[in-house]
Amino acid sequence: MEGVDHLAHERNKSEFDVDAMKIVWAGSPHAFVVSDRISKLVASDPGFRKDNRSTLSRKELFKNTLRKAAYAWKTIIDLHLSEEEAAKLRFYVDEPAFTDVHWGMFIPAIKGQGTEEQQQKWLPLAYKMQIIGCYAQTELGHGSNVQGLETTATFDPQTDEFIIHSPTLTSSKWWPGGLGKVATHAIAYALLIVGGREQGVHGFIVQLRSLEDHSPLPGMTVGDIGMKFGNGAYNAMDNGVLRFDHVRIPRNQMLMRVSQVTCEGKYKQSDVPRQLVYGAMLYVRQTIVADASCALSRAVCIATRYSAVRRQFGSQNGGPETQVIDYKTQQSRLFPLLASAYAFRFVGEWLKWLYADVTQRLQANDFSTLPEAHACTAGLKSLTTTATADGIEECRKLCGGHGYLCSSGLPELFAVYVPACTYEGENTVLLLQVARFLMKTVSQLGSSKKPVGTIAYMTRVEHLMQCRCGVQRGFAELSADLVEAAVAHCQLLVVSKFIEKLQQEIPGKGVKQQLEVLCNIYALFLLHKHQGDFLSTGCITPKHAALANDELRSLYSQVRPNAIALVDAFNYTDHYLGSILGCYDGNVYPKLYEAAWKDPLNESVVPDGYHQYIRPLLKQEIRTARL
Ligand SMILES: CC/C=C\C/C=C\C/C=C\C/C=C\CCC(=O)SCCNC(=O)CCNC(=O)[C@H](O)C(C)(C)COP(=O)(O)OP(=O)(O)OC[C@H]1O[C@@H](n2cnc3c(N)ncnc32)[C@H](O)[C@@H]1OP(=O)(O)O
Ligand SMILES: Cc1cc2nc3c(=O)[nH]c(=O)nc-3n(C[C@H](O)[C@H](O)[C@H](O)COP(=O)(O)OP(=O)(O)OC[C@H]3O[C@@H](n4cnc5c(N)ncnc54)[C@H](O)[C@@H]3O)c2cc1C
Repeated sequence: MEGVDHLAHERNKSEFDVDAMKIVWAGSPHAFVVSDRISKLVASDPGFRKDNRSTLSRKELFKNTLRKAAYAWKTIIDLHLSEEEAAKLRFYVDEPAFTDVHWGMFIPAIKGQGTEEQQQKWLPLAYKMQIIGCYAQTELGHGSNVQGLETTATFDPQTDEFIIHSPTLTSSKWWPGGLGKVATHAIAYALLIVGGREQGVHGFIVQLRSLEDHSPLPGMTVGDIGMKFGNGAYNAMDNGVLRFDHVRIPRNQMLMRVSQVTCEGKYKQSDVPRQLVYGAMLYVRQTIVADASCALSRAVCIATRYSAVRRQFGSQNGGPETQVIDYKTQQSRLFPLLASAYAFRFVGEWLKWLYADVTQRLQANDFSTLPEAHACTAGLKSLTTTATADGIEECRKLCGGHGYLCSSGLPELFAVYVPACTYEGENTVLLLQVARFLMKTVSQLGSSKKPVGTIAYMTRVEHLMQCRCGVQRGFAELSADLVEAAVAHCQLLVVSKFIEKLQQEIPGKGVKQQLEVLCNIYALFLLHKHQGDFLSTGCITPKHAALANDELRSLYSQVRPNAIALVDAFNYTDHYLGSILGCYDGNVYPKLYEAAWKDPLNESVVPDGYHQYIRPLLKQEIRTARL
């Protein structure tokens, strides 16, 4: 029945203060208040409705996304929302759109690679959305290999301009979100050519469309690249294709914080690492780690609540069947994902601090922690997105057949999420960057430069020093193994940041105890999953492995009575979850049944096509081919 909490008996089992855990998950009391208020504002506004998305054509979906983006912007202006509240509103609207790239990449790129003057000119326009930006780096022929990009930016000293050109088909910009139909401007990455010399890839602000009638400017061929994976909401994003035909832009539209071109045509590399050109990717990768904890927690919330509702087998003397959450197999698949959601939340908090710290240091021209920041953002982005994509699929499977319904929310969550393993750096390519960082650290062992920070533990691998010779040859040959070492390094990072979180003051009855259980599940699950490596390297004995397995089962039993409360702590509205299986009151079956009849296919009892195709079949009116 409506209004009845079918999960009340589960919530009554909780052994900790859920409201206190909500604040831990949100990050602070202030963050909780903002998040709670904005999520409820979005959920209560029919203008942000999203339950009909799966029935829309791509053009209807896209137009509806434009409407929502404009409505969200009007809401932000009308309610005088702060930047923090506006970001939360875009998050809870939960629709991939050009605004993600405008706010998530275009603006950070100008802030990180633009001069003070360039920031003063372009950021006010972007913040007021008087221009809409995209991040046009990837091309048809190159995405991972940024230095392989083919778009050219040739300086013309006669006119003090750059000529932006797409010399080959493979140099066509391809994938940039927002580019296909909406963006008026791009940060376009191109190979800089000055005085006939190539100077590597740099960023340029290029206007794409008229601010009067939105028509593409002369020399621009631009459009959408077409439908993407599944029927999911990511088709609301106009990932685009763009070709430049000798487009001229003023010299002051090259982002010149890292390097400059003078009006005389002199190329000047300032004394900052050229990698600052990659700065926007560092920023986005750290936001993606926080997004992973959100996406995984959504899937785990749905699967946990449904696992408590679903009963299958196990009836004794006509009594109720067993809740599937009570099966050890269900717990061994679900609870490590619950622990991972919390683990990624805390490592994401730390990574946000690391990024802010390195940004502050860069402003003082202190580049000492940039390599570590790159390795951490690259590695954790790779680790958390792979685990989250796999985790969302596992949550679908944990929900049996109903997990495959769009009304479960899981197919769309998966379809929207999985490109995170590819965009902002393909996950294996990024792990190779971590491996390169680790091997560089090994090569420096024994020197005066001692490993510090997240690699301090490597002082204990001095014996690896002898493998210093032939590093380059070894690297390529052993890259598959080195990628595994990179994953292990990142897993150590996640566990150590979870442990550090537990060393903080954490208020609320039983809250720290629950987090300790989840931290132990996360760590022991990894030890169990990779026990082959731990055994083969002599790190543990078979007895240790058996003890870890026994302890895991015990820990699952400790989580079981708190599972529903632990996912309630995410404080997601039913609107944001978008899932009948994960609805707060657990009243699943009536909602599933009611939702079925809303499908357009059920608008008529006799389906379109019956009279044309089925009736002739049934009535043998179709001449059957001689068998
Ligand atoms: C719908 C979304 C919702 C929410 C998300 C919210 C916001 C985000 C919005 C949208 C997200 C959606 C789409 C994503 C958009 C994109 O995908 S943008 C394009 C992303 N593309 C990439 O990530 C390309 C990946 N490739 C690279 O980064 C580089 O090519 C490379 C690092 C792989 C290689 O670099 P190279 O310069 O060629 O060579 P290298 O020799 O390997 O490196 C030289 C040295 O530089 C160091 N380094 C490399 N990168 C960085 C960096 N970013 N920062 C600092 N340092 C870096 C490297 O470690 C080497 O150092 P050494 O000391 O070893 O020499
Ligand atoms: C949904 C979505 C949104 C996107 N949005 C944007 C955007 O807004 N702006 C933008 O500029 N780009 C965007 N991209 C593009 C994205 O950044 C690239 O697709 C991504 O960087 C991967 O590059 P690639 O496609 O060249 O992959 P590739 O590098 O071609 O990957 C193919 C395979 O080659 C392997 N590989 C590549 N190099 C090596 C190596 N050195 N060693 C070992 N293996 C290797 C990879 O591991 C992978 O298995 C988007 C992509 C998607 C899917």
